[in-house]
Amino acid sequence: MTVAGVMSGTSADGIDVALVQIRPKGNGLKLELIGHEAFPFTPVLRKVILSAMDAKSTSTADLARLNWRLGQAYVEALRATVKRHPVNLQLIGCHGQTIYHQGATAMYAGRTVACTWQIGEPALLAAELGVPIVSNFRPADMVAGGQGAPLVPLLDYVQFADNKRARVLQNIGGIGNLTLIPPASGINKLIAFDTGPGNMVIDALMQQLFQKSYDRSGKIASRGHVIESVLSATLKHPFFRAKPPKSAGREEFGAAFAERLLQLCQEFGGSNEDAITTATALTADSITRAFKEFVQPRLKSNIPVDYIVSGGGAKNKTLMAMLQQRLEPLGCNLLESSDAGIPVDAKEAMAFALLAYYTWHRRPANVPSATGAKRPAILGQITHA
Ligand SMILES: Nc1ncnc2c1ncn2[C@@H]1O[C@H](COP(=O)(O)OP(=O)(O)OP(=O)(O)O)[C@@H](O)[C@H]1O
Ligand SMILES: CC(=O)N[C@H]1[C@@H]2OC[C@@H](O2)[C@@H](O)[C@@H]1O[C@H](C)C(=O)O
Repeated sequence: MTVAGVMSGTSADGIDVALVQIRPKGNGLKLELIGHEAFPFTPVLRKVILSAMDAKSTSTADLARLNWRLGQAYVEALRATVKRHPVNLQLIGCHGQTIYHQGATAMYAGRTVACTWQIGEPALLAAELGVPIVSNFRPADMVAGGQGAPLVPLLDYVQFADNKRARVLQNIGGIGNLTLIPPASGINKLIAFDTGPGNMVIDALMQQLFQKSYDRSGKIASRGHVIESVLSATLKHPFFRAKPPKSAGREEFGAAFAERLLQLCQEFGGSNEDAITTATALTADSITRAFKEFVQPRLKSNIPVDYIVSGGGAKNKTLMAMLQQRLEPLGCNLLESSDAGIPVDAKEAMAFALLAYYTWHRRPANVPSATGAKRPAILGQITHA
């Protein structure tokens, strides 16, 4: 079956599309990536997405309009992808744009609720592309008692499980998240959770201090110094010590968090470059801490660990060097997912093609040990063309 996966993540940088051929093979599946393309959001669309993610500054009318506008953007991205890689598309899995995510329950209007919301009108995609759409993947996992995230672990397991080596799949998008697959283990032994900010804080500070949407190759970060006292103060955020399963978003590491980090840097007399270097070190340190506290204790000593990085953060050379410096002494072999056959930009989009395939075949696709769900769940809703 030829399936397209469409992802637009918490960085709000744009849309990734992956075209994947999925075939049954033995007891499992074989995935072949036919092509993948990235489509940056226009500055005006990025601006309204970011403001919609900031619950305090948005209106219901804006959200309704954005739902439609994103649907149009996904249609254009899919059309352009299929034009470049002509295929007979049979199914689309579209993650949508997360506007709000609260993975843990809290009191609201006299009851406890957890909630998540991804938008991008699927009816538009189905009508324009003439193919069934699977969307709204996260709620079914939450209803089953999970956090609704992360969902990529299914792909991680299908593609990267190994008999001899432990594999850690670290994605660095807006948020960082990891999946641990111990050697020769079933999918129920896998753990996965968000590690904290990925590029989100770096991006926010780059916009404010350098009027750029991100730190290309980590150039600015390579020019500054880490302000250790600010780093240790920001690492005190309760998210980092919370035990998995856990998920995060702009609610934890958005504009207010970046503002606080900048203020601390300025109080210390740091330069603008130092603020970017310190935010980059925060991502590297929070990933390392997550590995030490929640991953390493689950592994037998002397087991070789491949630490495989994907997402836009893999292109930040300063961040990758910081990770190498911290993770190698802990016995990790740092790689990029491209070294293992999956381009760093394509992994999450491929995952949503696979998740859609599962839903189409009425198969549960959440990984309860990753999301904290009490049971497997068939994810998402299908909109027919
Ligand atoms: N060449 C590059 N150099 C440095 N950083 C880069 C580069 N290209 C992309 N990035 C960073 O990667 C980010 C986008 O990453 P990605 O597309 O993986 O995130 P996402 O899918 O939006 O997020 P999430 O996985 O959290 O949902 C950009 O916002 C930028 O910070
Ligand atoms: C609610 C939400 O959109 N979460 C995203 C986000 O971006 C990264 C991290 O936080 C991860 O938990 C998740 O996305 C990936 C695709 C996942 O579900 O695995």
